[in-house]
Amino acid sequence: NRHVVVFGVDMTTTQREGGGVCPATDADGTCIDGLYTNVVVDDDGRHGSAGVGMEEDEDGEGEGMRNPVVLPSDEGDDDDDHAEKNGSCADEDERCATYAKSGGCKSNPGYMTYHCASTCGTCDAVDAAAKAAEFAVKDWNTAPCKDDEYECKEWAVSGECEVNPNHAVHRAWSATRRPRVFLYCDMYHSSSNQFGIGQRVGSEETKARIAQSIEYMKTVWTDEKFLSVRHRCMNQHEDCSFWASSGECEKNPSYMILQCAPACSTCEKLDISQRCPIEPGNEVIWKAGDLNALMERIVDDADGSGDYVQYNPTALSRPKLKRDGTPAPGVEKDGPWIVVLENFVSPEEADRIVEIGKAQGYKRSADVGKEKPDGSHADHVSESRTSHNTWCKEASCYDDPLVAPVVERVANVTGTEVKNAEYLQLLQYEPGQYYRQHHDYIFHHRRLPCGVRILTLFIYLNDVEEGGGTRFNRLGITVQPKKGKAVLWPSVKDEHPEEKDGRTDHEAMPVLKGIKYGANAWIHNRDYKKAYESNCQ
Ligand SMILES: O=C(O)CCC(=O)C(=O)O
Ligand SMILES: [Fe+2]
Repeated sequence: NRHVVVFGVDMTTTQREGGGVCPATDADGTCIDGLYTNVVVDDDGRHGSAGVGMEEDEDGEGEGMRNPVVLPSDEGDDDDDHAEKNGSCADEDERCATYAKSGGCKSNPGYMTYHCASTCGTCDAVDAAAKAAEFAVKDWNTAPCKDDEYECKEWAVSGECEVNPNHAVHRAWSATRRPRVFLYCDMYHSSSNQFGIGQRVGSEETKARIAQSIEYMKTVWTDEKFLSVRHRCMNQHEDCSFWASSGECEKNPSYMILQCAPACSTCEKLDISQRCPIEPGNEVIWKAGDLNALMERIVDDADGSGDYVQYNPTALSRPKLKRDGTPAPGVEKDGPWIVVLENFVSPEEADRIVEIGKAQGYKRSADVGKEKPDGSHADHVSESRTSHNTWCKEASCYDDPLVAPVVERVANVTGTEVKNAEYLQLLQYEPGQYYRQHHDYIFHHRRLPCGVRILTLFIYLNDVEEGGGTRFNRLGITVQPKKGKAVLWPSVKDEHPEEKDGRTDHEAMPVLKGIKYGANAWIHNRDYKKAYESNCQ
């Protein structure tokens, strides 16, 4: 009963006419020999199957690692010079007899036990190691080393595996010369099971790419720097190696480097902070003090001389003291900036944005969900947010003659740049719809090239018959929607613009009557647009 491991799927094989084994058949029974890389599993059971370990538990981390493989030791075998020859396995080194005569089975068990198993009488130990190897390989597929947990280093693999299928067992040595992880050499070399879905082999180029991935994955599994990504570095498609060999890693990197990371040798990119580094030149737009400076410019210089007079700015909440140390007139309670700007958009601009939103189609809004294996975050539909939205991220929206000036204005009024802003998020609330108390600051942005959200400028695009106010829960302030009006508030602290200011929690109160249309402009501390283009937001 022979089995073939085809990319982790253990298939009973059919015997072909002429005696050859067909590794797999397609739907109509035609042998597809040669199409896949595979490992023949012999009757003696020495070649275990290596399951594909793609399942992830809810936190995307996989299950905890099982205990490191415990390897057999030859302790107690103090009579190795007279060890009986054991016919059930062969020596691998022709000098075994010589070594054994000078006490090698005992003095150098790490080598002798496995290379001179017959001479030293340790075939059972080799078999046990072989079994351990099966588990090692299985665990290697399915059981990630969690950072700082267990003895990940002991999972080192050997780099000395020769391309010789008769060498059943090879081993890695730790610094202490104790064998640690055993692998079947032939399994290791002829299968790519270890790195996700088995690969279709159509050409020599594809085969070469698989061989290259295997070499690369040895490094991934031994080099510290891959610790956080190695367990999720897997080919997610059977054609990854074929595509990689045809240049797709370069032509189509946004798919390939994540979904075919072993084939593209891009495991490190599964760590979003490595894939999405904050490059030199991508500076923060705000230093300490810039928030207060901006808001004072908007509110206090609008007495007829400033640029902002047309918006009739009002601070519903602000710090008690001005930057020059004088008390802000009439301000009793110290608070974060909440500033209302009248007529921020014209009625024509408001109508046009709503019209584009309707044409695009509003869909149920989602929050930021769980981290995905590639380090980005999934969308999450929840009861805390029942509104519908769409994004102004196509040129047909943001380049519209009535929309482009609004996007520009957001940057000008806030002293930021268009590249720092997310594409406008267009919102629609029907009666009963709301967005419960939340904060717009998103923690994981801190280590991403877009930086954190520093400001929200929320634009009301119509008059709402009843309800639908924006309520700042901790401040007891509610802003009523009014067509063209905007409300501007920070998500961060003046003195630490990377840190969240929890005081600006807010919610969109349920609409009671009519429909509410609005738009969010979220402004980031670094270049958001570039991050967006590179899938790094
Ligand atoms: O609709 C509103 O008034 C506020 C919406 C909001 O806070 C958000 O979308 O983050
Ligand atoms: Fe919000």
